[in-house]
Order: sequence, then structure tokens, then C-alpha cells
Amino acid sequence: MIDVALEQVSKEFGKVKGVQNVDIRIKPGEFFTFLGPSGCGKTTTLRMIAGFYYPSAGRIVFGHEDVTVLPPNKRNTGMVFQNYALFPHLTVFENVAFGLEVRKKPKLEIAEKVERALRQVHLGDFSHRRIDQLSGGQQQRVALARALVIEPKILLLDEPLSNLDAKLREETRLEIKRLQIELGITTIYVTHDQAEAMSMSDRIMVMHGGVVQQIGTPEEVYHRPVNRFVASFIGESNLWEGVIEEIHGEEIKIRVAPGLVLTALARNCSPNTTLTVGTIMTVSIRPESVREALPEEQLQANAVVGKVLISEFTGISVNYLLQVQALSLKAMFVNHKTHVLQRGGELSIYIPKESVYLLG
Ligand SMILES: Nc1ncnc2c1ncn2[C@@H]1O[C@H](COP(=O)(O)OP(=O)(O)OP(=O)(O)O)[C@@H](O)[C@H]1O
Repeated sequence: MIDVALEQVSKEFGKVKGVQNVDIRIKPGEFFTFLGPSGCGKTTTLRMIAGFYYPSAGRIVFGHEDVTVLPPNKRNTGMVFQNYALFPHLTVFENVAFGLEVRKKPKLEIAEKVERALRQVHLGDFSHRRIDQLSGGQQQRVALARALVIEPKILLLDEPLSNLDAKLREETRLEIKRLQIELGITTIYVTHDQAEAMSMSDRIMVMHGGVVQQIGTPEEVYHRPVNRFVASFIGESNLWEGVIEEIHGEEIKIRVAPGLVLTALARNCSPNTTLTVGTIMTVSIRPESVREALPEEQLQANAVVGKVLISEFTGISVNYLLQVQALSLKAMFVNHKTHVLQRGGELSIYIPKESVYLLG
């Protein structure tokens, strides 16, 4: 197991700043994900780790070895691409064996290693099939076997699931995670899909416009986003503007509409934020933290009446888009027992003050 460090790494393409000052230390055996929308610089960062691009500035270090300008074939990384990049007319065996043949390994060793890699991805019986006779999910597993067969120190995956349908994507992400834990291999994963990132990663680096926004565990980036971008990109969030009206010790009163003042707790705010009366903040409320108010809760802080604009029953939950005064509020109720309200219905809700998060 090996660690990977990026020290103040930047990449410019002419005038375009692809990636700026990425500074991370990925731990040995860690599953680390680069997450962000299209164009945020995640693929560029991965390509610099693989050696397909060299940084314009900064250093890349694997263990104790500076690999910043080492060619890809000298880095001992295995890579899986979005489009798999397999040879369609060759068999599964030939595709997986390719990297070992290039390295001029003996035939017997190649056969053994290919068989093992195919067993690892549960394709032991498919070695003689041609790639164009496989399903998308099976092709994806061949690509994974081909990356693993060279016994890389680091596994790099660039949107490996984006060509699969939703159900297969979910199954395959569990498969990749299982294999990664089994092999204990340091893994760097690129995706724009926050659910994928949340479910698979030990830590996530959220990127936007070539700049790292936050690095943290799934829980940290979800519950303690550092800014509005992270709060809106990870999971769903209601984001309201508000102005701080009062501060009483730990309790903050923030006005979000002419007739609505919410209570929040000072500890639930983004880092390096100064809370002062008169400051405009963004208030973030997760839909699942909204509660139906019991009769005795209807007069307490953060209790409001919402009018149903849209209701949606998903089986697991009932989701409402509510109108609260002039604001709209997404609310999600899991294990909902009572009947689902339709458009125009009124619902007493309350937002626990612990669930009101302030972004500076
Ligand atoms: N070879 C290149 N030449 C010029 N500009 C590039 C090149 N590769 C990437 N860029 C630019 O660098 C920025 C980051 O691109 P990158 O491909 O890393 O983003 P990404 O987050 O991986 O996006 P996607 O999910 O669409 O692949 C973008 O503005 C992109 O246009």
C-alpha cells in the first residue's frame, strides 16, 4: 500500500487554468474520490497522477518517489477509463493479458495472472468470449481486470460507471468497493455523481472551476459543507438568504422572510465565519431534516405552515415541495404513516434548530 501526495499542483492549458494549487495527501489503501461538475478539473488531476499530463507547477509523489515527470508506464498505476478502451475484436483473455505481454512476461505467468484477475471480477468463465459479445457491465469488469492484472500500486478510475444503467451502476459500485477493500489498494476515483462518491469513498475532494472546495469524509462534506457550492452539489438542500437579527450565546436568530425568523445554533456554521448582527448568511436546510410538527410543537421556534405545491410518493419517502410564506421548501418524510397530501393541502412542520446550517 502506498500514499499519493499532490503538492501545490497546477495545470494550465494555454490561458485556461485547468487545475489550481491542488494540495492533497491520499493515505495508503484509501478510497479517495475527486467529485465535481463537468469541467471542474477532476480528470486533469487524475491524468497528472497517471502521467498523461505533466503539471505546470507542483510535485506529485508516490510513497517517497517523485513521479511528477515520470512517463505513465513507469508509474505502476492501473487505470480504468469511462469508455473502457478495450479491443473489441480480441477476447477477454487477450484484452486482460495485453499489459503483461507488453511487459514481456512469460506465458505461464500471464495465464495465471489473467485467470486470477478475471476471477477477482467474477468473469472466470468468460476468458474466451470476444468483447463485443459482452454486456456493458461485463465489459466494465474486463476493464477493471485489465487494470488490476499488472498488480498496480494505485488504481485510477475515471467515471467507470457512467455508461451503465442505474441498477447495474449500483451493483457495480458495490463490486468495485468490495474488490478495493479486499485488495487494500490505494484508489482514486473520478465522478460527477455525488451519490456514487458518498457511497464509495473514504474521503471526497469536491472541486469547482479547477479549485478544491473541500476535502473530507462523506459525513463531513454532507453535514459540514464549507460553502454554498458544496452544500448544493452534495445531496439536496434548501438554500435561503437570511440576515442575523439577534445573537444570544449559542442561539442565533436569523430572518429569512418578512414574517419568518429561524433559530439556529452558532456551532452549526461553515468554518471561518464570523457571526454578527446584520450579516447576510445563506441558510441551508436538508429536506430530510424537516419534521411534521406535533400539536405541542406548532408554537415553538422554527414551526411554520407549508402549503403543498407538489407531492411525490416514492415508496421509501414522501417528498413535498412546500410554499412557506414566499419561500419554497423541499421536505422529505421517511416512514410516512399518514396519507399523502395533494397540491393545496396544508402541513404544519418544524425545522429543528440543530438542523439549520449557516453558510458565510
Ligand atoms: N487538453 C486540454 N486542452 C485545453 N483545455 C483543456 C484540456 N483538458 C482540459 N481542459 C480544460 O481544463 C478544465 C478542466 O477540465 P477537466 O477535463 O479536468 O474537467 P472534468 O472535471 O474532468 O470534466 P468532465 O467531467 O467533463 O470530464 C476545463 O476548463 C477544460 O476545458
